Formats: sequence, C-alpha cells, structure tokens
Amino acid sequence: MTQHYLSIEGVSMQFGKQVPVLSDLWLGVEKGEFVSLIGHSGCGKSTLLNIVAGLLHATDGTVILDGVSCEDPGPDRAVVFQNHSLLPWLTVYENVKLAVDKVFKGKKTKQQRHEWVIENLELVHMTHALDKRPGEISGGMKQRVGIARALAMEPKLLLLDEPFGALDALTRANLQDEVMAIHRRLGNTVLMITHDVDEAVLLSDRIVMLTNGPEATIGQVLDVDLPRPRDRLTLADDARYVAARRDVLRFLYERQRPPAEKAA
Ligand SMILES: Nc1ncnc2c1ncn2[C@@H]1O[C@H](COP(=O)(O)OP(=O)(O)OP(=O)(O)O)[C@@H](O)[C@H]1O
Repeated sequence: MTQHYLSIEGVSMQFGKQVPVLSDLWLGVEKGEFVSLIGHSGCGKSTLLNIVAGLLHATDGTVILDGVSCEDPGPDRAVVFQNHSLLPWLTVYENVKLAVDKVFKGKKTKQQRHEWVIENLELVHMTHALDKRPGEISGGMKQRVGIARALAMEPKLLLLDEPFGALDALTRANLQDEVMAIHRRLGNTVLMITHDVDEAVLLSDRIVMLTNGPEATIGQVLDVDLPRPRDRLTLADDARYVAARRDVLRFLYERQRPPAEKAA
C-alpha cells in the first residue's frame, strides 16, 4: 500500500449498539495538502475529525500520521473548533503562550517562546490585542487567536472543525483569505470540515464528500484544479471554479439528498 503522510485506514465508528456512524473509511492525505470534508449534517464529519485528533477511538481501523498511530491526542495534531476554546481568564497572549510553553518548554528559551507567541499572533494580525481577554474581542478575533494557538504548536496536521461556521459573511471571507495566505506561506497539512461549498472549493486541494449516515463513507473525491494564490473575485467567473462548485452541489443535492428531504 502507498504510504501517505496522513493515512486513514478502514475506519469505522459505532457508538454503543447504534448502527455505525462511519463505515470502512479510507483516505490518504499528502504533506502540505489542504483537504476539506463536506457532507450533510450528522453524517459523521466531526466524528472522523475527532478520531484523527485522537479524541475518539475508532471501533475499527487505524489512523497514521507520519508513521505514528493517532490513538491519543497529541501536539502533532492541533484542532480549531467552530466555537473558540480559549480560556476566558487568560489574555490573548497568555492563551497562545500556554500552548507554546506546553510544547516547547525545554526546547526553546523563554525569550524564544515569547518571540514565537508574537510571531504566530502576527500571522493572524492580532498583536494589537495581546492584553485583551476573550470576552473583550469579537468572534472573528477569537477564531484568529485559536488559529494562532494551533499554528504555534507547529502541528504536523491542522484540524479545522468548521472554523468559520459561526462568523458573519465578511469576517468569514477575511479569515478564509488569511488561512489561504498562511497555508501558502507555511505549507501546513490541513483537514477541514465545512458545510460551505464555496469555502471548500476556494480553500482546498481536494474535497472529500461523505455519504449520508448511518454507515457513512467517502462518496466522491474532487481534485480542485485551480492555481494558487486564489482570489475569490477572479474565481467567481472561472469555468473550473464553477464546474468544481457544481460537482459538489450535485453530490450533495442529487446523489445525497439532505436527510430531512429524503425522509419527507
Ligand atoms: N458521543 C456520541 N454518542 C452517540 N452518538 C454520537 C456521539 N457523537 C456523535 N454521535 C452521532 O454520530 C452521528 C454523526 O455525528 P457528527 O457530529 O460526527 O456529524 P457531523 O457530520 O459532524 O454533523 P454536523 O455537520 O451537524 O456537525 C450523529 O448521528 C450523532 O448523533
């Protein structure tokens, strides 16, 4: 079998005695790739991401990242959730510093760790709010800090669980552009869950479409053949962008109807 940087091999997941949520799911992700997972609500996207993060144990199958099994959570896989998970009593600086100290204590000096915190907050344009607490900044800013905290851990894999889902359209667009710029600069390997077809096409190298659950698996994988850097305005009229968008929409609304519609 070909070795992938991230290898999801025959993963199935069953909660208790219920019908399995995921069934025999196989996916390889290469280093530096940006892969999105899309599928209707409840199909098992977060379950899969949590298995890769090591937060859930698959009933069957394995997940291997850079040759190491992902059975437990580890700093090699950083997760950004839809709703920020910053500690409310710590400042922006301290939230990132906590993660940096955890990963780099003994490997970087105190001064280096300080500089590394600032460097990552610079990446997301948040150095103006170092002393603010999460309650004092906007939702978009909180997500920026969450992304900085994840990046600062220098993970092998960045796991994004609908990171822009709770944001208004303009903030969302800004953050998507920033994540694309960061990906371009750092070459991170990213696995992102999204419900947004345009977001998937704009950001991804590949879009992995999941079938409806239960026993969800991969229904289709689309290579997004668009040059980078990508600009949302230029792409809106690009035939390749339009075709990719159509393919995903067809999968979601023709091949896999929304669950409520199917039941009606
Ligand atoms: N801990 C759990 N125990 C029992 N069932 C669970 C558990 N976690 C998830 N499920 C079930 O697994 C299925 C998939 O849930 P999951 O959150 O992974 O879907 P999703 O595709 O991420 O959904 P959404 O897009 O709405 O966030 C759902 O039916 C859910 O109820």
